[in-house]
Amino acid sequence: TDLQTSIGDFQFDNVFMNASGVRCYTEEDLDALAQSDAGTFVTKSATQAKRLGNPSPRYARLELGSINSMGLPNEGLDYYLNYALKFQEKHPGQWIFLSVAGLTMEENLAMAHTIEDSDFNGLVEFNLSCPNVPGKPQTGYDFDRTKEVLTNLFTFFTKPAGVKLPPYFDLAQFDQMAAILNQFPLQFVNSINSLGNGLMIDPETDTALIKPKGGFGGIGGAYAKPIALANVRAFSQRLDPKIQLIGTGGVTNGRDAYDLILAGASLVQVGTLLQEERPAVFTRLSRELQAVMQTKGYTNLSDFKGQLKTQ
Ligand SMILES: C=Cc1c(C(=O)O)[nH]c(=O)[nH]c1=O
Repeated sequence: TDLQTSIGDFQFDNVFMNASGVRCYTEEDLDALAQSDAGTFVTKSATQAKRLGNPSPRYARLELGSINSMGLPNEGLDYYLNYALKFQEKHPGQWIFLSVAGLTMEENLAMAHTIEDSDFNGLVEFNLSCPNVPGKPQTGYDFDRTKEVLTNLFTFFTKPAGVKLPPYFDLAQFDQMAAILNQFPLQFVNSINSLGNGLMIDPETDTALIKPKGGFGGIGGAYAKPIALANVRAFSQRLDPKIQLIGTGGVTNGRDAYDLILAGASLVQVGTLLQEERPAVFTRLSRELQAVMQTKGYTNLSDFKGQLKTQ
């Protein structure tokens, strides 16, 4: 069975990749992803300047996932762009993703210009859903702002691009967001980012588990699976077929990945599980997904992608 997939003209020999923000901060992190069985990888969402992020403890493992309020720590766009340019020289034909998360419209557009003017030949993920920068609402929950950012972006940006969205919980929101996204030449939509502003408590001390924002942080892992499936499915049903889906959220085994693909995902990103199991997890997930496919008699992803049945 074959796990190869594609986004537009970009071919990948494996459907799995990391979720931005997980084991993708440094060159060593990124090299480890490149050497794993993942089909590609994405860099930590970048701002123009390096950021230290929020005070620790800012990540905690939970019984069924994780909570994080990292606060967008990253080495700055130039660090990741330089890594990408070196990588594509050494690995022609392998396509990677740069993630960008400007704190203002101007910063997003400035970073987009930098990338547009570069020789980067991969795909760009504009993160509209960082839930952990104190005082900054998630762009993805402001439909007018989303439309404004994308309108300004696509007046000049010609490289392959997509957006990372927060989870939505209302069918009218899926309708509204899809109607906006369908107006732009997007290669992909990545659903979902962490479930924003959750809270978990240390039973010993009755204290919030993480320090930033009084303990509020994005929730990932198994908690996120039903929301991720619904968001991928809803956008798959509403978006122009030219806009492909990347499915993120709740992948703990091959069956979870299979379900995201059934819902319409062309690539599957792994966050919390990768944080806890390291890049070798992609070998296990690939094997497990192939086993599920074999039991169904499928030999490649197109045999079942988007084929979710309803009653
Ligand atoms: C880019 C910031 C993000 C962060 C973060 O750096 O706090 N955490 C997430 O779960 N999702 C994000 O998009």
